[in-house]
Amino acid sequence: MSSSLLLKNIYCLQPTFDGPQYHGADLLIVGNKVEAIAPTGNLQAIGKVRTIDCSKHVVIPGLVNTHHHFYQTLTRNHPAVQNAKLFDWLKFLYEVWKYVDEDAVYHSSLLAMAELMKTGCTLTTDHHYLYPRSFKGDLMGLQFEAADTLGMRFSPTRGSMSLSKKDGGLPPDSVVQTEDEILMDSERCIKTYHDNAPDAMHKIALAPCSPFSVTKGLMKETAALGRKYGVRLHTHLCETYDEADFCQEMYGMRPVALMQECGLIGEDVWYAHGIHFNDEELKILQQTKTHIAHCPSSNMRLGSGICRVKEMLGMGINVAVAVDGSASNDSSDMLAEVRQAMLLQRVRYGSDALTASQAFSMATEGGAKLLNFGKVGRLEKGWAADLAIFDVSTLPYAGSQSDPVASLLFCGTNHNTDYTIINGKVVVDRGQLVGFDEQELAQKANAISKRMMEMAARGEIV
Ligand SMILES: Nc1nc2[nH]c(O)nc2c(=O)[nH]1
Repeated sequence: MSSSLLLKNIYCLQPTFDGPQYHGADLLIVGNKVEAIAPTGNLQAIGKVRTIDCSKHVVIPGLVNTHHHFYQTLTRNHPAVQNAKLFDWLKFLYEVWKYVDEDAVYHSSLLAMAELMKTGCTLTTDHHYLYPRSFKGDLMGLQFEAADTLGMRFSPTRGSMSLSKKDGGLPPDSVVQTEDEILMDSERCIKTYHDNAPDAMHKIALAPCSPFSVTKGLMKETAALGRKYGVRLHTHLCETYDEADFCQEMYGMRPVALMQECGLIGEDVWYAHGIHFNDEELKILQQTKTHIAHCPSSNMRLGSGICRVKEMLGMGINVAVAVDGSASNDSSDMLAEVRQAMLLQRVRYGSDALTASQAFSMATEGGAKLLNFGKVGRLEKGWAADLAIFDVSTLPYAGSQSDPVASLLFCGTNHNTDYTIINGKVVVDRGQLVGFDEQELAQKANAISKRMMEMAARGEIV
């Protein structure tokens, strides 16, 4: 018999961001799915059931993170590039990242996902595009192992870089692979790990890194491979003016035209950042139904610009939210990112640019749609039991309870959940990751980070 979870007497429940809020509701989870919502409470469960008193809590669908680089958690806040723009930041950090090994991949994945889960995220992707020459193991396997250890719903991308400095690209030789290596491993990853179910715990996507780090040929072949197997495709696009200049000089066209030529555009494609689109390019995104992962903190941190989210949403373009890699954020605080998304639009378009409800909708249903999870992102009967549960009875929320859900974005300095539920399991329980030593992980991550910095300082050959 499936075990059940009964959330009782919920202070404020927002099952979807296009529907009503309930006060005093009960929500029943059976197995890994939402079974029932009783708006006025009095729901009874039979059999083996854990009951959680939610009388101080706001309950919302779990947040979805649509772009990250987990390994960068080990090189965040590096003083040499705290004030650098993207290309200078990358050129410096490639020389540290080339020391990423199996231990670094596994522990940075644990660290990033732990932070995400503690701040309300229940489904995440990752974009690991960096494969140092010395790395021989099953990188994606390590990431899935970390996700399964924590209980996170996970859809990583098999990233890639093939265009090094000697061929006119940005990264050094030490972190790129040949196109044959990339395509072979991409196919292996799809066959080994991809699950097409609308509420799968594991999916994958393919992600050539960016116009200045992969060849046109690899972009075309990756798009064809992804379509052969029906997996999503992803890349960085229109993040900086430097990228647009690169595309003009190398290919004689703008980034979006390059994507069109490579077939890397469409309903099964999402771009990270998407800041510098012109009006015509926005129409192309609209017509092709291409999705955008908006990364406000990173865009501010690197001084890249402000994404035209308000206009995109007005045109029906699906825009989701993402924390981006931890070296340009420099955290994986998902709730904070939704707040940043809401606020940054106001800098560009004024105080009514984006509501709290719109920002949450982008970060739940919008993200699930982008990642192709058809039964994730809403709390409805038969949908995935992924929930973020915040205690708003604490000091940072005091005085804000005229709108409890919006208070999560407008107020609060502690963005941690009291409970996070993924696939029907409580994975954060009274603020703590279940079955996991957070202190030990922090110490391990610091030790690996220190080792990488020391190797970089010595200029060790990989
Ligand atoms: N914000 C980031 N942009 C990128 N472009 C690229 O090629 N790599 C990155 C990255 O790691 N972060």
